Amino acid sequence: MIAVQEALERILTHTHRLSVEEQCLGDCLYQALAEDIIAERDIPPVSNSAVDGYGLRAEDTLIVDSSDHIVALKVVDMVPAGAISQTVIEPGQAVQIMTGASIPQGVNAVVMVEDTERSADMVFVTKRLNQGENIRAAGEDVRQGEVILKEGTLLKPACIGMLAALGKSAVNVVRRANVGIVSTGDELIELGEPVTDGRIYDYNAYSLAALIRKYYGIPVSYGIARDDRQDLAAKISTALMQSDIVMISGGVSMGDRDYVKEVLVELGAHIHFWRVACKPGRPLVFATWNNRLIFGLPGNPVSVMVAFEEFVRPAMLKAMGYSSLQKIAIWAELKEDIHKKPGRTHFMRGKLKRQGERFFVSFTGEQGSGILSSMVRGNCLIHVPQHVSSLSKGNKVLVQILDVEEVPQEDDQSLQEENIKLMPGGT
Ligand SMILES: Nc1nc2c(c(=O)[nH]1)N[C@H]1C(S)=C(S)[C@@H](COP(=O)(O)OP(=O)(O)OC[C@H]3O[C@@H](n4cnc5c(N)ncnc54)[C@H](O)[C@@H]3O)O[C@H]1N2
Ligand code: MOO
Repeated sequence: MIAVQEALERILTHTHRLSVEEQCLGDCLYQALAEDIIAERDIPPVSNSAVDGYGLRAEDTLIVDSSDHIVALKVVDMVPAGAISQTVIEPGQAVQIMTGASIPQGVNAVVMVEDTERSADMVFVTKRLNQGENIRAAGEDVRQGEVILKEGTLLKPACIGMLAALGKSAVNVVRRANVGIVSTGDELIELGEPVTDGRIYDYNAYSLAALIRKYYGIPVSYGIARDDRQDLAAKISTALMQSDIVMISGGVSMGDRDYVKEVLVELGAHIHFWRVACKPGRPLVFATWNNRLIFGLPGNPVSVMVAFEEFVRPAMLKAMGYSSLQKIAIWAELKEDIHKKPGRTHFMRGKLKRQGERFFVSFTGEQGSGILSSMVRGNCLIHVPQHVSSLSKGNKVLVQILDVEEVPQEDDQSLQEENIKLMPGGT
């Protein structure tokens, strides 16, 4: 049996980056960029107004001060966004201008419409302006020639917006991993089939497919292999021909019908390890075949999910060109004691909460590997190190956040005050 860290290192040693594809902008969210993106133009391309108002010469407003002085300027043009005005303003003149419209020659500041009064072709300015006020300079966001996105960057929404701003409709990215799922077991039935005695639905295939999608891979289910060597070999071979990563759920433990390891060897796969010192997830097989990664995941519904998060997810992300492979982990205070046998790292299902400036974590109840509701109720995995046998309430533990959106923020005085301010009638 090997330690969690060693298992992960062996997996990542055998994980190589997938090939590059050209992907259109609408479909490359969270893919890793496979080229440097150099800006071919300035953004914004021309100096433009940040507000709706009047473009003028700041020096014309010098006489506006706290005593009731206002300045009257003659409006000589109107510039909507998208138009380039040919007007050159002279002292005592202004142009009406919209947000985003290009700045005409002679204008060096824009007064907001709220600080003016209009009468026929005259505008009365009630505010003194500084040079450059409310003007967005050409290239203030991006300069032509600048490397704006580096190879390896993950294309988060802001990057997609930036590529569109630069006029890129498609980019070179590392392709997403095709991940095949093979379920095993005579007790399994497909959704929709009648439940006869002792049968259960193949629900691992669904939680695994959802996890693959969550981390931007492409899941393909190859159905249920019966506890039969030929059926298992046929389904795994098909999955191997069509996938970058193959996950087999179940059939990896000590039972007479746990054939996964034998079948993998018969198919010519190289087995790198079987059994990791963790709970859940101990009977985990990792193998490779022609650069394909194969994970034989323990069949219990919690074990498959935890083993995916800890071992498959980092490999899948590395293959897809990600450089940051670890899940976000934070230190939290235990709300109850923990007792365990030393020897295995435990990943316990927990509920993380923020209270003011502190994070607290409690268990989600019964921790058996078959109790999927412990994952449903939880939002994190509590990492209890291999050699630790007990921890007390109040001790700090490392917690991997599974679902950030599900971490409640309670009793937070500052947020509550903020909410009160935002309520109509609030102070
Ligand atoms: N003698 C030993 N027995 C077991 C050991 C051990 O070390 N020695 N390890 C236990 C642990 S820990 C786990 S985890 C399981 C893993 O066993 P397998 O990977 O062989 O999985 P199965 O026996 O096929 O199934 C286990 C359990 O999970 C249910 N299952 C399987 N596939 C699905 C699916 N697609 N959807 C829903 N549920 C599924 C299955 O019905 C079983 O209840 O072995 C222990 N035994
Ligand atoms: O190690 Mo098993 O994966 O606990 O249920």
